Amino acid sequence: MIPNNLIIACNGSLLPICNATLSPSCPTSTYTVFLMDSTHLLSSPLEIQDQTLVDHHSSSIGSSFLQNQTNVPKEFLWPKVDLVNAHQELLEPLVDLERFFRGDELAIQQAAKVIRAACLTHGCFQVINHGVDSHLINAAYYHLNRFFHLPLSHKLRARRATTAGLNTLSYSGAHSDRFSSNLPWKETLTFRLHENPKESSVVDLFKSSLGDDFEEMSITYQKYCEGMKSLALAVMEILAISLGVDRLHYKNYFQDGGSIMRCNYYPPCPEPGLTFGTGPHCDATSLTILHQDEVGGLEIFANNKWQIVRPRQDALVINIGETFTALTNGRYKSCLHRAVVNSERARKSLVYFVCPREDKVVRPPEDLVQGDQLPRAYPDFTWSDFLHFTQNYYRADAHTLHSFIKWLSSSSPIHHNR
Ligand SMILES: C=C1C[C@]23C[C@H]1CC[C@H]2[C@]1(C)CCC[C@@](C)(C(=O)O)[C@H]1[C@@H]3C(=O)O
Ligand SMILES: O=C(O)CCC(=O)C(=O)O
Ligand SMILES: [Fe+2]
Repeated sequence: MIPNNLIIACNGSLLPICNATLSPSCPTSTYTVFLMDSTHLLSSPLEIQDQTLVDHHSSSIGSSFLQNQTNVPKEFLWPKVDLVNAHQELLEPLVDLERFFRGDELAIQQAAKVIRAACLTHGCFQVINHGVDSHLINAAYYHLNRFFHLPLSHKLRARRATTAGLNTLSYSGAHSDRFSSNLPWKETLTFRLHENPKESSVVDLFKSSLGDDFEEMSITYQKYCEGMKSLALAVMEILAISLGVDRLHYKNYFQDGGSIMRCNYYPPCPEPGLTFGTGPHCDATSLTILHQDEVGGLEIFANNKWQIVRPRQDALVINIGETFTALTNGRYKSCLHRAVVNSERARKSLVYFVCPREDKVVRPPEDLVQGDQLPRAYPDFTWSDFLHFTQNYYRADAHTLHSFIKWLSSSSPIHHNR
């Protein structure tokens, strides 16, 4: 993970981006931007017309920059092996939660059965009548749009501080501040909701980074996350039933948990077959509740092939994450998924990641561990260690949990006793 520095060439002379002042000497030129690590040029020249598309100090890439490309820059090209197309639509189960909320025991058992089958095979299902108000979802998209259409310099007020990781409100353009190749064709706005109410609220977080104009946006996201949290706890109850463990086991476990909220904005891409909006990965978190807009682009790996999840505006997609896999002693599969881009329309998604309280030990209930027949699949760990691994040592992909466990066993002995 080498952070990039951008340098900019104006009228033939290369300037380190941090020193570049573009004013009088080259007022209306086309700018040529290169991506660099500390010593080497990493990219072929990228032509830009407008210097505001690239931030001089942070090397961030905004959507206007992506939208102005006629080709996919080298840094965004993904390996050919990953770029296989999905042709089929996933017929993943649609679970109607209305009768669950009414306490209809028979309906609950049926839902648990359907969810169990999906989680044993690919780790994904959709829910309808989920209790989150559609106006709230629309309002979240309204503010998402408004945010991503701000000038780059304004979005960068929510720039990710290198040491803060996902701890604060953080805007990222193509993750170009973190990675130098296989860049995703997206911009993201991410914030973490801490379990500890003493940590700053969503409203404080937005207002301190973006200014008072974003109070309404922050209130919308605060409400959105509250709705998601109660849905998450309801789903935890059905998951426990589906696994045959104490019905309240996971609900109690996650009651004091935190979460990560992410808004994704995928600009149109000139060559969508060469890159990804979000590359193939399993979420390291526990449960993901995702809403995608009507454009579509979410794909899931199920039955040995990539399959398309057709967008449904009334549905939320629920993915099992790797921490939940560990909490089921490996019984439930974490969902391998990705987001593709297209050349016509910008795509948006709202993603709520459910996490345990950060110091809580991730350990399956006794019922799911049976001596020699079903030994522990993973050692104990804490969510804070796993999150730290994804933010500082390893770019999350399809093998994050496996790589983390290997890393744990090779690092400090303190970890073995946790
Ligand atoms: C803990 C997390 C790391 C990522 C955000 C959450 C859950 C999913 C992870 C991610 C989306 C997986 C693909 C790579 C990644 C870098 C991305 O493209 O955004 C991942 C997130 C991240 O580290 O920011
Ligand atoms: O945008 C999408 O549909 C998927 C996003 C995703 O997988 C993520 O943010 O973890
Ligand atoms: Fe994901």
